[in-house]
Amino acid sequence: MLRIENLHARVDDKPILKGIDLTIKPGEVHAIMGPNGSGKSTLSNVLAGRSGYEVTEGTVTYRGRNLLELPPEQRARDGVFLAFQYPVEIPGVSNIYLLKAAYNAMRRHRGLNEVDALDFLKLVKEKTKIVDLDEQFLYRGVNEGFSGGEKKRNEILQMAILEPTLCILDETDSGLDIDALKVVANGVNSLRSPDRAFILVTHYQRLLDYVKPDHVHVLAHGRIVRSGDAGLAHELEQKGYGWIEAAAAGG
Ligand SMILES: Nc1ncnc2c1ncn2[C@@H]1O[C@H](COP(=O)(O)OP(=O)(O)OP(=O)(O)O)[C@@H](O)[C@H]1O
Repeated sequence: MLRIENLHARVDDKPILKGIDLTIKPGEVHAIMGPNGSGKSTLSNVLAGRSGYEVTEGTVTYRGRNLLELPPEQRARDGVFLAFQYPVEIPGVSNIYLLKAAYNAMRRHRGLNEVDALDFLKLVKEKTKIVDLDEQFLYRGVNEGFSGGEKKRNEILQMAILEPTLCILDETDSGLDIDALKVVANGVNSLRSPDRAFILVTHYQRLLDYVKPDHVHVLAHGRIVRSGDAGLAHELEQKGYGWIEAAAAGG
């Protein structure tokens, strides 16, 4: 589904990603961990096509196409979804308006009819239950005045409605209380399917107690320096990152 080869990217002339290789198959969940500043968000943003990043080398192939040549909105319509580390507020645009516009844009792209307001309301009410968000959040400005946890739930609501193919969650678990963490994890688990893949950027093993990853990767200094199974996350929890960084530098 996704093949990243020798990906290099920089921000403001500063090299951040320095040769990422990663292959993700449909149905898989890959966790990406790593020290602060190692490039995890940069990788997520480059895949989603966020502006401000310059890819200087390497390729990204998504479902057989060169992902990097597509504008961000095209990537989104093709099923790439990024749940932001810091979800943005859009005052004056109601949550339900944005959700409906995005949902119908995705349907048009797939050659389907747009849904009307009533049918969409039915769908969205169904999905709010998955994330345990009160319906009043649908009528507020997007993320406007939402608490940190509510914003993260709202990201999962967007994901549940858009049903993307490649879901990238950038620290969606940070700042969540234990109940919200379970809600977010349930949202991810309810969307797991053989034709959908996840990249979970996280600092915490605890998310991975609820969402079992197929692969865990450690990103350090812009490279994946270690990959393993779920056991690697437990090892990191106990030992930190120093030993892997030292081994990578030595090798
Ligand atoms: N717009 C920018 N301008 C300058 N430097 C940037 C910019 N965006 C990212 N960087 C730098 O790129 C490096 C990688 O940042 P990134 O956010 O990808 O790391 P991260 O692994 O997600 O970190 P964290 O775990 O702290 O969220 C950092 O040193 C950061 O300061």
